[in-house]
Amino acid sequence: MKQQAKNGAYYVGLMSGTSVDGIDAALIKITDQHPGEAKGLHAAKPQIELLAFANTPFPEHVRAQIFELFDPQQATIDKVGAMNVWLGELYSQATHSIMKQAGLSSEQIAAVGSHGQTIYHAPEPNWIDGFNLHYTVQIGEGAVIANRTGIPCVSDFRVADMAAGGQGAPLVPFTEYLLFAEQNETLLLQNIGGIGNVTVLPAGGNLGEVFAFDTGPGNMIIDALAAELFPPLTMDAGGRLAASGAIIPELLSWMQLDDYYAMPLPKSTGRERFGKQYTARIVEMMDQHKWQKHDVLATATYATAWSIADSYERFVLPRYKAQRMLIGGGGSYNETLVKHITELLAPHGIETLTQEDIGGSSDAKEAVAFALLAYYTMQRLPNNMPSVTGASKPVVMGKISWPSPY
Ligand SMILES: Nc1ncnc2c1ncn2[C@@H]1O[C@H](COP(=O)(O)OP(=O)(O)OP(=O)(O)O)[C@@H](O)[C@H]1O
Ligand SMILES: CC(=O)N[C@H]1[C@@H]2OC[C@@H](O2)[C@@H](O)[C@@H]1O[C@H](C)C(=O)O
Repeated sequence: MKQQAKNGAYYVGLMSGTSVDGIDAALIKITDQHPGEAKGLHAAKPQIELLAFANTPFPEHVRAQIFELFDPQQATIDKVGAMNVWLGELYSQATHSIMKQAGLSSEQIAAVGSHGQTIYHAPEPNWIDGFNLHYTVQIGEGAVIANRTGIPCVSDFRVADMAAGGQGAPLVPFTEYLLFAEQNETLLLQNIGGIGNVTVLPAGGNLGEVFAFDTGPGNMIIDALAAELFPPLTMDAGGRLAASGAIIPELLSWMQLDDYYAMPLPKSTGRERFGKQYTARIVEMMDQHKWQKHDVLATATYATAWSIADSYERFVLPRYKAQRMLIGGGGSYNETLVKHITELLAPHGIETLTQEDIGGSSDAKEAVAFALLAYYTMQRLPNNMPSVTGASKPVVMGKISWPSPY
C-alpha cells in the first residue's frame, strides 16, 4: 500500500537529455490544495518542493552506444531493444539512489516520471496513405523501472501529443507555466541543453497564451566540435577554448543560413538536423580553408548565441516586450556563450540571468518537470500544451507501467 506524504505526494522525475551526459533525477514533494480545478484551465497551481537532486553520468561505453543509435543505419532493432532495457535498469538505479538521498522508501513514492532517451525525433508532417506518420522515439523501458523499484512508472510522454497532431515537444513549458508565471512581468525561460528551447510566459497570461519552441542547437554543435577537435574533451568547459578564438565570418554566415531558423512555429528539432552530419560538414570546411580549431569553436559558440537572439527577434519580441531572460541547462556554465547572448540581447533591453542567479538550479528543472507531468498523468489530467506543440486538443501524456501487486 502507498503511504501518502503528509499534505502532498512524493514523485521522482528522471531526465536524460539530448546531450547524453547522464541521468538527472529529482525527488519532489507536490502539494496541491485543489487538484480537481486543474482540469481544463489548470487554475490551481501545485506547490513544489525539491527534496533531492542528482546527476549520474553515463559510463563512457553506454554513452558511445547511445550515440550509435542516433544514426538510423546503425540503430538496428536488436541494439535499440537491448538499450531500451539497459536504460530501464540504469534509470531504476538512479531512482533507488535518489530515494536513498532523500531518506524515502518506494512505498512513499506515488510515481516515477521518466522522460527516457530520445534517439530519433521526426515531428514534421509525413503523410502516407492518408495517415500522418510523424514520430518520435524515446527509450528506457518503464516496465523495467516499475518492476525494479516497485513504483508505478509514467514514461513515453511525447507520443500522445503527436497522436493529436502536435510536435511532441517541448513539454517542459507546461510545468514552467505552473511554477514560474508572473502577473506583472513577461519572462523568457531559455534552456540550453543539447538543443536550445525557449518558453515565453506573458505577464498575467493564461495557459493558452504561453508559447515555446526549440531555438536550434544548444550545446550540441559545441560538444561535438570539442570532442572532434580537442579529444578527449566532451565539452568546452566554461567556454574557455572558444574564448581564445576569433570568429570566422564565412563559417558564421554558413551556420546562420540553416533553414531551421526561418521555419514558422510550432517547431522542434534535434540531432537529426544538428548532429553528426552537421559537424562533419564544418570539419570538412575547416580542412578545406585551413581554419584554426579554436576559431571554429569560437564561431560555433557565437552562432549558437546568435540563433537564440535571432529566434527572439523573429518570433518573440514582435509580440511581447520582455525584460528578463532566465537561462537554465548546462549551457549556462559556458561563460563565452552566455556573454554573447547577454551582449546580443542588451540592445533590446533584456537582462540575462541564470537559474543560479535567482537561487534556482540550471540542472534540476527538466527532471522536476517530468515528476510534475507524471503527477497529472496519474490523475488522468491533460498535461500537454496545444498552444506550444500545435496539438489539436489537450491530451493526457504518458504511459503507466504498474509494479507487481505481489
Ligand atoms: N562547466 C561547463 N562548461 C561548459 N558547458 C557545460 C558545463 N557543464 C555542462 N555543460 C554543457 O551542458 C551540457 C548538458 O546540458 P543539459 O544537461 O542541460 O542537457 P540535456 O538535458 O542533455 O539536453 P536537452 O535539454 O537538450 O535535452 C553538456 O553536454 C555541456 O555541453
Ligand atoms: C524530442 C526531444 O527530446 N526534445 C527535447 C530536446 O531537448 C531540448 C529540446 O529539444 C526540447 O524540445 C526537448 O526537451 C525538453 C525536455 C522539453 O520537451 O521541454
